[in-house]
Amino acid sequence: MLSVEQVSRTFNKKQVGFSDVSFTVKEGEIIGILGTSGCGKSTLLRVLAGLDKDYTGKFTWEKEQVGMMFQEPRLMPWLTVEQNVGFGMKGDSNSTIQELLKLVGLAGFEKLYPKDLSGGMAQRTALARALVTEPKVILLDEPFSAVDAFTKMQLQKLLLSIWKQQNTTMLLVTHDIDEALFLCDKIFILRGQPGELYETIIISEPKPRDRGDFKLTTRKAEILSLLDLKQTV
Ligand SMILES: Nc1ncnc2c1ncn2[C@@H]1O[C@H](COP(=O)(O)OP(=O)(O)OP(=O)(O)O)[C@@H](O)[C@H]1O
Repeated sequence: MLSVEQVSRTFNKKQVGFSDVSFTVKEGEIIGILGTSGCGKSTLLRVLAGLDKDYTGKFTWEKEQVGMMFQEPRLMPWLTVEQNVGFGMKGDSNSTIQELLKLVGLAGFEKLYPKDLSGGMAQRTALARALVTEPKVILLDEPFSAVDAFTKMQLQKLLLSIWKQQNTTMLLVTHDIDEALFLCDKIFILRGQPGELYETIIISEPKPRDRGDFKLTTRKAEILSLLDLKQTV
């Protein structure tokens, strides 16, 4: 599905960005990209999305249809929810849009404008928009970091239900270790500046997972150590 070989992107020859990253992603996998602030996670996602062409190395997508979702919803304020989701679509896409809005729990809210949406509803709209072209892959850059903890958990479950229905491959940049443990099959740990792929964690527990599962707690401790964040008292 995706093969990344020794890809680097640094800025102005300074020691920022990410360097020499290689990995592969299989169809239907949910991949987490975790790392401390500034290690190049968003830059990596932008390169893989084709939004930043100034990289070295090579990557190949087997299927090119890629959707993207960002930390903030980036909706157009003068368009309704359904118009935002369908923006740029050609032909009669109304039934697809209505189906998607149902899928993300926004049926009945089609005619609202962004100013009338809660943060969670706005992110649901953004998710529907990312899915409207029926992408095989979605790239998510900290998609739930701006919503409250309960909405975040609902949206994570929503992402899983979409994955279950459509077998969408997902690459998720996150700061949230619990989110990565709940959703991901593999977690790439980036470290350093420029960031390098330091470790790959495989989570083989079947999804959906129990957030309180002690096996996940053990993995969390492992990840905290890898990120150098484990407190010693
Ligand atoms: N256009 C740019 N020009 C110069 N430096 C940049 C540019 N974009 C990003 N950087 C630098 O590259 C590094 C990686 O940035 P990036 O946003 O990818 O990190 P990140 O891991 O996603 O961070 P965060 O978790 O804080 O969002 C940072 O030090 C950042 O300042």
